[in-house]
Amino acid sequence: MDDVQEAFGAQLLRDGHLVIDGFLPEGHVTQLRSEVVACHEAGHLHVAGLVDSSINSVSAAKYENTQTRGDVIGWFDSDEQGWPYGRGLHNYLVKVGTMLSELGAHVPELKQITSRSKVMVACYPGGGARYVKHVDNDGKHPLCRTRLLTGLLYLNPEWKPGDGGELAIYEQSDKNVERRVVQPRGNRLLLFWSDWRTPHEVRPAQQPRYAVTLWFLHKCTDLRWAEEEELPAPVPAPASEAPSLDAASGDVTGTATPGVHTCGSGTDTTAAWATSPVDDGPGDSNNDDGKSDGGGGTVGRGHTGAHCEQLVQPAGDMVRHCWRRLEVQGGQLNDGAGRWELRVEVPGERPGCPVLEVSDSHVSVSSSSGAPLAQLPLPAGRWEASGSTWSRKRGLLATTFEALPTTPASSSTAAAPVAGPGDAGSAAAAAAEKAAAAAPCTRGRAAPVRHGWLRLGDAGGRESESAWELRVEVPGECPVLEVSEAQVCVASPGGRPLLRVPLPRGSWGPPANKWSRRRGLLTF
Ligand SMILES: O=C(O)CCC(=O)C(=O)O
Ligand SMILES: [Fe+2]
Repeated sequence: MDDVQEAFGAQLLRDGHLVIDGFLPEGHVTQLRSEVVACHEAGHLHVAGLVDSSINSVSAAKYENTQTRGDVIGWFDSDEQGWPYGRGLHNYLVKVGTMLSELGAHVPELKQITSRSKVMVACYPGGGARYVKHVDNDGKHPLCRTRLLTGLLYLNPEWKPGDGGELAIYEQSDKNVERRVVQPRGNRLLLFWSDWRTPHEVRPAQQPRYAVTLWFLHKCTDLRWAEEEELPAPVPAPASEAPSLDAASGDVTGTATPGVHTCGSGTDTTAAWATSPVDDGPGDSNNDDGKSDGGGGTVGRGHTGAHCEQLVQPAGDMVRHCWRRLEVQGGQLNDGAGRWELRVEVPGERPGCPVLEVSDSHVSVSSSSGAPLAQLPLPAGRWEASGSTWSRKRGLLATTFEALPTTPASSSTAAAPVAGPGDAGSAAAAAAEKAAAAAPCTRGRAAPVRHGWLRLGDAGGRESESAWELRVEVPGECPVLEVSEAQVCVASPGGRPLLRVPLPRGSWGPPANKWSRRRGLLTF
């Protein structure tokens, strides 16, 4: 059995897609098809809409364009209320979920999956209904950008050539070159990466064509966006520069505020966290297991027809974090080595207090049910966690880190978080900070320049300590990057400084960059 999984995994790794015929036992697939047909006949599938970069609200996505996509769809939960047609759908979800978790042993990227979308049931009614070339996750739309893997089960036992409705996959490097054409035969499972790796289209269907579609989602645990809303606090590690996830809280001192439960404190805080009483709220655990019905939050409700509406998790499905430098002594910011606050925002309604584990180089964040949520690098130097507060209402854990005395060499590195090449001294750091304060972009609220670090897997499948991708989102024209030893400077094409991102300590290989007008991509 493991050999079979290994072969499937190898196929997905090699081709970026995987076709498995006869996925369900015969009786199960017949049952599921009759449930889907019953759902259609009951009038619960509707003309589909699109969410793309030109649409920025779910309601706007209700527009219908049957030239672009001609299917009728519905979004469903698999429980008896959400899907009253039988248990076939539930059984399929269990099977595909199990298969994916087993496949994760061979395809490390699949380990990023933390939940899935609702089920999209689709019928292309024939008469040439199609879906033009697209990717399911273009990296831009917040409703779709957590899609990692698309899973389709085709339910057309009578399908024959001439019926049309084939799914054509194109080369990622050239969307005009066909890579594979998949016939939508009954009981065929198709998996493919949802992002730019898999441009695809549904060719005109001449006969009714049924499929059940799922998107397996990741939480972007390593992708940290930093809104440049205020003067950034320089962070000497690949961590965001945003001052706050929740600017309204104003709570930067690390002391408890009304509604905030202390989650771990005392001198041996590492140990205190590891064993700290966890304030579990109802509904905490299910969102972490990758098999729960993802989505279903309030945001998308009532907007049937939007392609991605159900993907909005109750509190957004990103585990966001930011580092914030705390004020010390008379309101002065000290240099980068002082006190920092790490804020981690855990999605989900009334989530349980996350658990932190602090090592020399990382903070690992797990949900109260033990699911890993994020691994955040600590700035260079030695750090001790000195207090922590947990707001269950906001799903926000704020932890203060204090710099411990270091050797002169490492302390100078830690103290020069934004210095340019060779600028390790505090005067240079102060000058750099002054320059940052003067840069108009760092204050601009109108057009925030966002950036995030994404940790990449390495060839051996283990998460790499050294391969990071920096993503910079700049409104307007393609920005210019300048990489020095210590930082990446992002400027507008006219040379206006937009953002300075400190590089982690160490030496970084020459960046391989890919730019698009809307998305900057720089890989180290
Ligand atoms: O049904 C299919 O084969 C694919 C449909 C599709 O591409 C989509 O819904 O995004
Ligand atoms: Fe698609």
